[in-house]
Amino acid sequence: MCPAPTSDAQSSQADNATTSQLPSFYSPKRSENTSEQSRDNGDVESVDLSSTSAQPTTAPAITLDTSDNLSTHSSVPSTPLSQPPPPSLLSPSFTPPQTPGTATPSTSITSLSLSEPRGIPVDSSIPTGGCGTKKPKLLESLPHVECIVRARIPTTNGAEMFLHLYTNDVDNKEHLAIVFGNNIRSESLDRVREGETEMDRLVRGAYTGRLYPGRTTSREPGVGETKKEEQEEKAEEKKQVPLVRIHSECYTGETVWSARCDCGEQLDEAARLMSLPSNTAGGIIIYLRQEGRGIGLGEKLKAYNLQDLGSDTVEANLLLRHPADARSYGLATAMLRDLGQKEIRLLTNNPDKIRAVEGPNREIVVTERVAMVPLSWKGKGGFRAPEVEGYLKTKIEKMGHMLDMGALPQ
Ligand SMILES: Nc1nc2c(ncn2[C@@H]2O[C@H](COP(=O)(O)OP(=O)(O)OP(=O)(O)O)[C@@H](O)[C@H]2O)c(=O)[nH]1
Repeated sequence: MCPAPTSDAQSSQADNATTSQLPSFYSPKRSENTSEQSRDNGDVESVDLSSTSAQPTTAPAITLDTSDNLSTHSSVPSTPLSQPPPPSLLSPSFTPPQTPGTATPSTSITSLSLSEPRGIPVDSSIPTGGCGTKKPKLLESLPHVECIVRARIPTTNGAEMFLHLYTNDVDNKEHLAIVFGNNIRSESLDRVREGETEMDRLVRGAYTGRLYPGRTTSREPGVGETKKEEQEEKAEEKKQVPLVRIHSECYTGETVWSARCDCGEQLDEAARLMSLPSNTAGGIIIYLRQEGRGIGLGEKLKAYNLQDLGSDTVEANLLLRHPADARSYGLATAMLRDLGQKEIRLLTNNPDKIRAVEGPNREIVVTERVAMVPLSWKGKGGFRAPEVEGYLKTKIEKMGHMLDMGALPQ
């Protein structure tokens, strides 16, 4: 049995007041698709979305949904907003409920640092673990990935991150890892390459510490001589489970301000949460070049036209003879392993993503799901448009996303 999906938007009510003063993570133009943008032929595995994912041989009959009253269409039971907080003052991350993933814990604001993301413990190894029950189709083993270069990126909101660029053996796209924090390192980047000089290592980003004019060695001077307390502190930080977002490329939502989806907002919000000073565990955004849920930009634009003609996002994909979701996550799993991760806290509403990113042999374990509630639902800015509301409604009703449409403000 699938657990009752979580009413994530409720938890947002409590933190409305806490985050409005915090800097928002705006970046004017973040994405540039340098790779193929048409069919995503490299994807060899995909998430099975049961009836909606089968590649149709004929175009399916569609029923147009002309309802505007989105709140009446939630497939997710909504829990009363007036529910009192539990007596515990601990973060819900550390107090798993009896049945993981079936409720969004509500916690006293005063017990949390401002805007600390709150997660719900999940366990994909049990049917009631809060990750749905669908089995993703996965490759038997993980693809091979290699980080070929990384660079420090100071961002427009003052936070800093390291952009890691990966190659792999299943497609020819440049998939990326956006890493927040200083303790997450790529094993393949750090590996010594035959015949390379110290300058080669500096230029491809395989250095410790920071670069500065005149630096000549890739190892930070003084490394190995750090104080015992500093080493212990670093080891402690490494043990913490980082916040992770697996993001799929969306040129329209991230670059040309589309209000058809919340992809740009989600990317900004993930970066903001990961760069909060309270997030000492660090964070990783795996940025996969699987535009349009894997169908490519050209096909996604056709899908938009079908949506303007009355189809929802799933129907439009099927009418174009694509699966509802043609994405795969094996590269994300392999990149996370390369970045030294075995356990993660995943920012998502998508139960299929949780199972898929864990890999064929649970190479990664998702210990917690952190909901991505649209900012406008939480009264924290964001934007509203009939298109994005239809998009979210379809995700909830047809793709099992764990969001409560009943919490959508009228
Ligand atoms: N085919 C298609 N793809 C879309 C449409 N709108 C957005 N997308 C793509 O959907 C993907 C965004 O999905 P994500 O935000 O990664 O994640 P998700 O699986 O929906 O779930 P969350 O993790 O909860 O956000 C990107 O690749 C977008 O380009 C659409 O109308 N049609």
